[in-house]
Amino acid sequence: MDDGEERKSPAWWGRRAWELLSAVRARAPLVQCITNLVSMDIAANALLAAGASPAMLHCIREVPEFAPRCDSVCVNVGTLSEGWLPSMRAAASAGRPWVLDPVAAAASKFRMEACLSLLDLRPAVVRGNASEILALASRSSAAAAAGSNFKGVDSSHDSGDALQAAKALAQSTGSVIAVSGAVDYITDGEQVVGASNGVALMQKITATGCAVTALITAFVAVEPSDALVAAACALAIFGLAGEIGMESAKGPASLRMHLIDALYGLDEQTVTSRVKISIES
Ligand SMILES: Nc1ncnc2c1ncn2[C@@H]1O[C@H](COP(=O)(O)OP(=O)(O)OP(=O)(O)O)[C@@H](O)[C@H]1O
Ligand SMILES: Cc1ncsc1CCO
Ligand SMILES: [Mg+2]
Repeated sequence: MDDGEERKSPAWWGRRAWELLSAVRARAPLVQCITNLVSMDIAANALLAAGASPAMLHCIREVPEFAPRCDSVCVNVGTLSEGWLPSMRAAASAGRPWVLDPVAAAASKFRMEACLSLLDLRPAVVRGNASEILALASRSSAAAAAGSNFKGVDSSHDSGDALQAAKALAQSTGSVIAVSGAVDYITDGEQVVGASNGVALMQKITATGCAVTALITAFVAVEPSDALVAAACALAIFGLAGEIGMESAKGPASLRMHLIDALYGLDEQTVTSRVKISIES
């Protein structure tokens, strides 16, 4: 595909999003997730609805054997424990493309240090909300944030507030950084792409962020050589499923159900006409 000027057009992004979703459906990549206990169900269901094959296992006795056989690996520190950290490090070191979700990175010194040590293992993509990306970029935990409006796993910032931090973090780590929010920003430290699909009510369903990180992991499995494109397309596709789900939803619980149904039912016409991705800089 032409990677030059045409890449800037919204139509190019719509076609790319459809190609990658189609590739996930055709290839059903095996995605290992070491993810938090809250998110296991929605992340596995989002992966299945998109056509991927999830495996939510985390025992250190089996990760070194299993992770190398997966197409990609998702590591999410939401319900971090001392016992899980070696499994996360082993999965991230398995030689597969992998994605990090630094949930509540600033919650404690232990969690921040865990996230920074995982960052050293070069994730293809880091997807967090604005507060998480700001905390990671400044390497500061709750102690430094004391007195700030720290909200644990939820964001106290808009995605745009973290854009410069995301660029700096991408430059210092070599990973693609994705900041979710009303507009999702995705950057490799130079280029910035904005994906503006989605509805605000998605924030009222726990672990939608974790689910979209798992979806990014599936997209990275089928497009490992362009993590920026994979992440932008996954975020837009997930947001689009939220928009379609919202047409039938009465609140967060039914949105969760309709979002998963919409993800499962997405067709070419809907994806190519409704995905909203643009180059910001
Ligand atoms: N104001 C908004 N308008 C539209 N979509 C949004 C908005 N805020 C978040 N989203 C979408 O909701 C999803 C979850 O993003 P969010 O930033 O809430 O993640 P998160 O805080 O990490 O969530 P969690 O920790 O519960 O998994 C993403 O797909 C994002 O694009
Ligand atoms: C609520 C919650 N607490 C730890 S992880 C998680 C899921 C959203 O990130
Ligand atoms: Mg999160």
